[in-house]
Formats: sequence, structure tokens, C-alpha cells
Amino acid sequence: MPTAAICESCLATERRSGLEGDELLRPMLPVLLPWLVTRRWFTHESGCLQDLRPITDAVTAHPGGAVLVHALLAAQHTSGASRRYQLLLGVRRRLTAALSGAVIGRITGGRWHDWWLYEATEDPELMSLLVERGRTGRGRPPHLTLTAPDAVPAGLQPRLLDAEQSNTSVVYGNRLMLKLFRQPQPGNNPEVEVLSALTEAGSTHTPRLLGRLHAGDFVLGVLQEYLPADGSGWELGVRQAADSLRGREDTCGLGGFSADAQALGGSVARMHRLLADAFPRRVLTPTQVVRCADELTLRLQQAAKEVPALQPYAARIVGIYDDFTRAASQGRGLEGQRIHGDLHLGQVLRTQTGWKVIDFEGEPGRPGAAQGRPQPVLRDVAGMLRSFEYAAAQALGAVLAEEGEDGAGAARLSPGRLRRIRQARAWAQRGRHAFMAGYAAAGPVDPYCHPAVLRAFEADKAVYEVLYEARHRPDWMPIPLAAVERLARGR
Ligand SMILES: Nc1ncnc2c1ncn2[C@@H]1O[C@H](COP(=O)(O)OP(=O)(O)O)[C@@H](O)[C@H]1O
Ligand SMILES: O=P(O)(O)O[C@H]1O[C@H](CO)[C@@H](O[C@H]2O[C@H](CO)[C@@H](O)[C@H](O)[C@H]2O)[C@H](O)[C@H]1O
Repeated sequence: MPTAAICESCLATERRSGLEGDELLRPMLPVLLPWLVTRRWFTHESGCLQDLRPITDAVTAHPGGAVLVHALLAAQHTSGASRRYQLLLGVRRRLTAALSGAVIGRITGGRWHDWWLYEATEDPELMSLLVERGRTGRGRPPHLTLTAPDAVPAGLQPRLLDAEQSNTSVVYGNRLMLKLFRQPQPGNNPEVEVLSALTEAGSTHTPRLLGRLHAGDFVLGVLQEYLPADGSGWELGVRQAADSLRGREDTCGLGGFSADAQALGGSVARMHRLLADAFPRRVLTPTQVVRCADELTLRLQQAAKEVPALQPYAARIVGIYDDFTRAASQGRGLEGQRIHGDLHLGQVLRTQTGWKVIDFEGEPGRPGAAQGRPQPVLRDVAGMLRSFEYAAAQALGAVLAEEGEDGAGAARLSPGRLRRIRQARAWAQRGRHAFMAGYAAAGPVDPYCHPAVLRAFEADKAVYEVLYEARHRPDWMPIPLAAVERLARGR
């Protein structure tokens, strides 16, 4: 990820806005801008970050002496690029020790001269205020509209969720979770749409929707049931893959990750059935199949332009997409329906009552309209299968490091290293077959009956992942690149 630059002259640029918040915001900018570019959810653009302008804002004072500045802001860069960010800022004259890690800086000038500015999602008083305003319906927008008021009692203790995520979530009393979208888009929000439909359908595979936080045309957050979990599929998968490599996996009968993978396949399949009932579906016409293949090809071409390492495999991957077009146009055709859109092991939680699927926003950067379009369920199946390979690769790296096989000579294929690589592949294969068997038993289609379609979506996901890793985690790029190579070679 490129390091963002902020030019001092930019900070001094005169800012215009008719909104009250801008007057309040201006004295914060010298500390706010340098802080903003270091957030995980900030997208680095070319040119330096120049300005923040309020689109919507609300300022609420807490009786305890803290102030919540809740704003949707347009961040402008010198290149002309602009993005929207939701910020929840706390302002206090004095900071408690508990908030020292949340500090953004000290405000110079304006109404709060010399007060502390900090990240409000870490302040339980302010986060209680946010939900309390929703319960009572008082205050200016953003409004929290509750869809299940009985499920939102007063007095739940808030805490910031400690998770690797693109947004920010606050958990209330281990019962509710408010996910605050950091880069909200105008119009329908896929997560609200899907959770609303599935909640109405009585889904037990997804968290219940309890409300939404909104201002004007923007959905700023989603209030949902908090699901206490044994862990995410990713944590569990990596742990079990590593155990398997260390010879500790229970491989008898249905033990180990295979049992989990099979149950997971069943849960995803049942979720797909509910989505099929709740949203429109259609059999893709030959023209739509061709359009779908064209989209896959375009995605590949764009990715290969940005990541030249993909180029040697491009022609063969296009061949996989041609096979897809032929296969999907035969027989009864391919059905499209609402799907998850970015399904992987990090999007599923194992709870006492089975696997739950979360985060229906789709792939980051994919337009909302594309996310809502009916698509073959095998796209989700392919996403999860890719994830088994990721978990195996992550575990392999950890075990090789323990065995001292990750050092300077790592490129050399020693017998020990080769054995580990084979074991990791075998683990991913077992997970794959168990997941597909679980899915086939409960789902709308049997993935084994559509190898060409599945292969095309696996290739597309791997290409997407290469681009994602190149942009966000270059060290991880070898994982999806190995899959592209394998698929291109027809293995
Ligand atoms: N309903 C929920 N109950 C419990 N934990 C959740 C719930 N939704 C998400 N989480 C936790 O939060 C993490 C991030 O959630 P996610 O929806 O993927 O956020 P983001 O879209 O910001 O990346 C998940 O990996 C999971 O640990
Ligand atoms: O969770 P997000 O919706 O933000 O999804 C994006 O980031 C994921 C990584 O956090 C990325 O997933 C890839 O890495 C995972 C391991 O960290 C792995 O389980 C997935 O299979 C792999 O695709 C996802 O692709 C991206 O959209």
C-alpha cells in the first residue's frame, strides 16, 4: 500500500462549506488529516489528501462532558479524486486513561480550543449515546431506525470489536453489534437488503437484522445480532490445517476439519435456498452467459495490466472461460440468484448452533448494483474452495517456519519441505470434497455436476485475489498466483 502524503500547504488551503460542522471541523484538520491516512479503512489515492468537507454531520453533547461529532465527509485529494468517509469523533477537555489509545490529537482554535480529539468508537459513553438516540428516536440525523425494538434493551455495555475488518464494529453487551460503514455509498446497502430479507424468512444461518443507521440517502451502519462464536472459519481452518501438518488432526471418521467443512457446505447451501426464495432468480440466457464470460475476461485483462505476473497465464485462463460459456449454454442452462458475493472462511463463524454467514457487502470496490444481480451460486462455492487453499498455505508457512524451512534456502525443495507441501494440498483437498458433499446434499445444485463452471469461478476468484493481494498484502500474492498457475496448467 503506498504511503499517503499530506502537504503542509494543502492543510492551509481555505475551505468552504455552509454546514455548521465545517466551522467545527476546520480547527481539527491539522491533527485529523494525518491520522485519517493511517486508518486501515482509508483508501490511498494519487495526490495528497487535501481537505475534508462535511456532507452530513451531527454534534451531540453527552451529559458526562464528552461531545460526539458524527459526520459523513468528502475527502479530497490534490489529484481531484474524492471519497466519502464516516467519522465518529469524540471531543473532551480531559481524557481518561482508558481513552489514551484512541487519541487523534489536540484541537487548536475554535470552540474546542485545547480539547482532545479522539476516535469515538472507543468511548463507551458516546457509543451508548448513539444507540440511546435510536431507541428514543431523538436528535438530528444520523438516525438509528430499529426493526426489532424489543431486541434492543437499554443499558447494554458497548465495546469496540477487536477484529481485522474494513469497517468498524461496536458490540453492545455481547448481544448486539453495530457495524459502521467507513466508506458509505448512497442508495441501497446490500448487507441491509440481504439481512432484512433473511431475517424475515427466519434464517438461522445469518445474524438477525435489528436496525439501520442512516442519514439522507446513505446507510451508515447496520445493527445486527451479535453471535458469540468459537472462532471464524479462517481461525479454525488455519489452526486445523496446522494441526494436520503436525500430525495432530483427528482424521478418523468425520473428525477434524472435514466434519466442519461438510457442515459448512450444508449451511451455505441452506442460506442459498433462502436467498433464492427471497430475491428474484432467472436462468441465464445464452446472451447473459456470454456477457458473464466477457466480464470474467475483462477482469482478467485489467488485473494482468496491473499485475504483470498474471500475463503468462492469461491465454489459458481465457480458455477456461470459453469452456464455461460452452458448459453453461448446454442443457437446462445456468440459474442465477442473489448470492453472498465474497464468500470465504473469514465470512463464516462457527457457533454453538452451527455455522453462520456474515458480511453481505460483496467484494470491496464492486458496485452495489452488480452485487445485487442474480449470479450462479457456484461463484460463492468457488470463493470458499479458494479459502481452503489459503488456509492450507497459511498453515504451511507457519509449520515450515517452526521447522526452520522458511529461511534463505526456502526456494530449495528439500524432501521435508516437499512432504509438507503435499500434506497441505491434501488437507485443502479433503476440505474441498467435504464442503462440496455438504453443499450437494442440501443445496440448489450439485457442484460436482458443473466442473467447467466451478473451474471458471475459481480462476476468476484467484485472479481477483492476485489483484487484491498486490494492492493490500503483497507478501500474500504467491498464494493466489500458485492457484492461477495450477488452474492454467489444467490441474
Ligand atoms: N454478527 C456478528 N456476530 C459476531 N461477530 C461478528 C458478527 N459480524 C461480524 N463479526 C466479527 O467481525 C469481524 C468483521 O466482520 P465483517 O462483517 O467481515 O466486517 P468488515 O465488513 O468490516 O470487514 C468478523 O470476522 C467477525 O469476527
Ligand atoms: O473480508 P473482506 O470482505 O474485506 O474481503 C477481502 O479481504 C479478504 C482478506 O481479508 C480477502 O480474502 C482472501 O484472504 C482470506 C485470508 O485472509 C482468504 O480466506 C480468502 O479466501 C481470500 O480470498 C477477500 O478476497 C477480499 O475480498
